Amino acid sequence: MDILLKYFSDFSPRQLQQFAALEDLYKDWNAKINVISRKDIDSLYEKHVLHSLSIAATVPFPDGVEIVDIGTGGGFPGVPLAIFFPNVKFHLVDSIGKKLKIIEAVKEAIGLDNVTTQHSRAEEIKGRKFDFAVSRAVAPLGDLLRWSKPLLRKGSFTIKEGDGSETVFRSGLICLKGGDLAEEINATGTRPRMIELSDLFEEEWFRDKYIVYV
Ligand SMILES: C[S@@+](CC[C@H](N)C(=O)[O-])C[C@H]1O[C@@H](n2cnc3c(N)ncnc32)[C@H](O)[C@@H]1O
Repeated sequence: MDILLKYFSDFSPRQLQQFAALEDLYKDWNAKINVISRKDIDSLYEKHVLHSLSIAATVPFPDGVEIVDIGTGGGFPGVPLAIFFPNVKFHLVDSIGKKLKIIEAVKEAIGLDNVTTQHSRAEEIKGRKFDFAVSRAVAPLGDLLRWSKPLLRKGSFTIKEGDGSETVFRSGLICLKGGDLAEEINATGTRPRMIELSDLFEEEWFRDKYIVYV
């Protein structure tokens, strides 16, 4: 939990409680339904929660936007982001229904009312549109782009920075990926915005990990 406070200082008491509750909830539920490797569960806050929040450190989602998390598994990055952005709606989708049970239990336990879940393959979701898609460790970028395209409405929003400059964020796919991505990205013919997580977080584990924003 300390590692979150090292990088984020503005949590409300409610957010602090919600983040703190994740450790016991995930440890208990992971023993019943394995969603996090045994090796990684002790680094929940670094490898799962902070990793998910790298998206929050990069894209300040405005209130009211809707986000789909493709292949959310036990709720990453969707659950930490939903705690971070209480006024943003998150729809967490996975093709394996039992994994979503953990999310429903976490949601109930910490009162995460901006989260919905759906048991479906991403490419089979019909009649829903979102402002952004997020995803971690699910599929090659080409597949994620294909699956997310029909789910995304077109749009953009502008954030005024402290120094008066403005940054425009276009609706799109934001995914967490690692390793050598050149071939995977070239195959899509896109030129994503790449954010190196080692520029955000000093821990060794974040080396060679990126946010890919298309
Ligand atoms: C390696 S896990 C990652 C889970 C989570 N995003 C995380 O980082 O902890 C990949 C997940 O993607 C899901 N998945 C794979 N293909 C999918 C698809 N086409 N639609 C929805 N979920 C999918 C799998 O069921 C699995 O839960």
